[in-house]
Amino acid sequence: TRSTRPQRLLAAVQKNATRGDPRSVVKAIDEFCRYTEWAMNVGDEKGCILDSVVSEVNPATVLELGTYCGYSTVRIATLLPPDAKLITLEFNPDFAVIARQVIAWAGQEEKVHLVEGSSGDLIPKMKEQFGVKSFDLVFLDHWKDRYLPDAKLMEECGLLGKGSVLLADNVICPGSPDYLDYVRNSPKYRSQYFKSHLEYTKVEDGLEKSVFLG
Ligand SMILES: O=C(NCCNC(=O)c1cc(-c2ccc(F)cc2)cc(O)c1O)c1cc(O)ncn1
Ligand SMILES: [Mg+2]
Repeated sequence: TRSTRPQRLLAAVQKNATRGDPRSVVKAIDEFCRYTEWAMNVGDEKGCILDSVVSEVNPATVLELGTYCGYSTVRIATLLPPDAKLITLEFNPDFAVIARQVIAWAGQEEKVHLVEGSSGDLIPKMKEQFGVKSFDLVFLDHWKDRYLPDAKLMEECGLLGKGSVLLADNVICPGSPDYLDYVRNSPKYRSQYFKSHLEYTKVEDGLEKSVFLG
């Protein structure tokens, strides 16, 4: 039967990237998605904004919601110190299978803990199962209608501390209007929009960075 898009993306990584070289993995995925087949990675343009926020926060613990093929997982992990931890949640087992291999090809397995399941089920288990006190950075890139309920869930579970940063992809396209309204109007957050484009296209999109004020 026909291969899936994530399988074709992985094949491009294994063909064009150097094992253990995360930058070459990121480059191979971006070239594949720009010139061969579009895929919903955060991409190179928004990826640079992601990199700058990760470097600024310099997080010890990161939560990523929505792994997909592991592109942003690799970008984030590459910028973390060796003792930092990145937990990434993926609901779709077919995506998870590919992401594990992309993360391994990039040599980032040590810092990354990929957990399969729904964010709604897993977030309440973060403290007990992973010994997480709070997350310094959360990258939201999963189902757009889960951004708001999961942000509220993280608040309720005490997973956000003063200064914790939420960085959300796709706040314009496909869009997450209820989440945007919440973080921009809640006294609990200071929010900032980074205008960009939908990965590999000229369509407007952007990242919303929201600092939890406690
Ligand atoms: O998280 C799961 N999917 C990816 C979420 N991400 C997106 O949907 C997403 C979509 C787009 C996008 C934009 C324009 C367009 F025309 C089509 C798609 C871009 C992005 O940058 C995303 O991040 C998922 C899957 C599943 O089967 N079960 C549980 N969860
Ligand atoms: Mg996205």
